[in-house]
Amino acid sequence: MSVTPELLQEWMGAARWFGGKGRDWRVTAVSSLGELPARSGPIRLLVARVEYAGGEVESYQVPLALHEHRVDNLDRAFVGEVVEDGTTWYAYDALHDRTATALLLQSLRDGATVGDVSFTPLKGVEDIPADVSSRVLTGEQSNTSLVYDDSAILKVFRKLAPGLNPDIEIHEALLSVGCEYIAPPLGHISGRWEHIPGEVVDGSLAMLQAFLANANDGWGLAQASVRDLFAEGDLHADEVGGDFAGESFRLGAATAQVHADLARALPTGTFGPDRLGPLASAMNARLELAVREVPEAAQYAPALTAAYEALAARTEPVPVQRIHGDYHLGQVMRTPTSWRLLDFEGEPAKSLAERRATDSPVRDVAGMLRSFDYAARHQLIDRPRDPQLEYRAEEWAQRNRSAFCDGYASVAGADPRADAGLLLAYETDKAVYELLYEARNRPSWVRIPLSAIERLSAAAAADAGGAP
Ligand SMILES: Nc1ncnc2c1ncn2[C@@H]1O[C@H](COP(=O)(O)OP(=O)(O)O)[C@@H](O)[C@H]1O
Ligand SMILES: O=P(O)(O)O[C@H]1O[C@H](CO)[C@@H](O[C@H]2O[C@H](CO)[C@@H](O)[C@H](O)[C@H]2O)[C@H](O)[C@H]1O
Repeated sequence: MSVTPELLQEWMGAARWFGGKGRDWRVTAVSSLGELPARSGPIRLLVARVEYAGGEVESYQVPLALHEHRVDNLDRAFVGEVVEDGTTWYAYDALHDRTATALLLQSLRDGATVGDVSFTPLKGVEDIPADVSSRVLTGEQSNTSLVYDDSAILKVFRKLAPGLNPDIEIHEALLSVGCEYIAPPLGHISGRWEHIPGEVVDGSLAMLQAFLANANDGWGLAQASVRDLFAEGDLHADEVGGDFAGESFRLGAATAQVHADLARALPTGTFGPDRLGPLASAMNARLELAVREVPEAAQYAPALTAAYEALAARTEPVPVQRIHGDYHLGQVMRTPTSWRLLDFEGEPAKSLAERRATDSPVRDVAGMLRSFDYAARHQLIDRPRDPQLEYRAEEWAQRNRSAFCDGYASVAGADPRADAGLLLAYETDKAVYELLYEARNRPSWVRIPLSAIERLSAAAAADAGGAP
């Protein structure tokens, strides 16, 4: 008996990275892509096939380390017992087993091929640390990241898709044009597995990149600034110690430079009426879905639909290129010298083809503008209403949104606010996405995107010349 679907089913159901919770699902097959030999026992590079009641299929990466004896300090990563040829093995999540994770890193340094798994270092293999131990980064949901000695980070994709992962594709493309505002990629792992019966596919399994030590994420930094502001409720955002506008300007400039680098490295184009129509329809479909899930939003829908119709009717083409796709303050880190952009995987719910498609860079600008709004308002969620703090929050959001756009314009040469209709449509689409995200994941946060939708619908109505 080797690793069975039943064994994985129970363990995966409790794993934080498993996306199918709450649905009717079953593990129906386990494929072994290869095996790394360790003294303690084999490391199996496995993929589990998950089938849902409606017939949908997903593949999940579940490398296991088999040990002949129970390992006390791996207890929390225990998956179950596996009996093979009369031997009982104790199976653990290999990503928590330091012997296994050291072997993954060594295989990357070696550029090894193990069964159906290829380990590809980028040039400069000396940048890949050797003989270092790893720790699992906590707090993540969809992937599992391993930090090696604070010098490299291996992002192991759990839910796999056939094809090249956009995080790998974009990082390597940006490296090729010398982009400074990323954590440099160091290599990747790819594999071949049977995704559905009879269909063997190739796809990305993991990405190794430099770890940004001594860096802070943008969300944490922005929160600190807002906390300072709220502590001094009678001072303006530019008068308190933690003013963030300089950082927002620099972040805008870094974002514009990354967009310029992406346009140099990967395909670009324009959306004419034939593409703007479907884009506006997709935005409107998301709005309709959100209204079904959050009926309170229905009152704002007519004005927002009108804004999407204006996008569809536009005759001037919209420049498009590869973008980040899920851009917010949690996706950027400030090192002692500059901002760096992380996680180019795109919007998690979209298909791989959609996430690799070209789009307007205004989608990213809109994402970050929404994030400034979140940063300003989220500390007010659990407090009794305080008009003074609400006023300050609005002021902080405006100041930083504006500084970000100024910084963007200083590099791009064009101000994203200049095309107000386009920015409004993308910002609305992001706020609608957030409304769904919050309704499903953090219902107490719904107020943040909902109040943005109210403001955006008033702006849309004013643009259309009607009453808000
Ligand atoms: N290169 C890096 N250096 C330092 N920390 C990183 C790096 N990459 C990711 N992180 C940390 O891990 C978190 C999650 O990374 P991310 O790429 O967004 O993964 P996920 O797609 O699973 O959310 C980031 O918010 C950041 O705190
Ligand atoms: O998991 P990801 O980082 O890919 O992104 C998803 O989760 C984000 C929440 O962590 C969500 O972002 C929203 O909340 C942020 C604050 O927690 C805020 O800064 C963002 O502006 C807001 O969109 C993101 O939308 C979602 O895709």
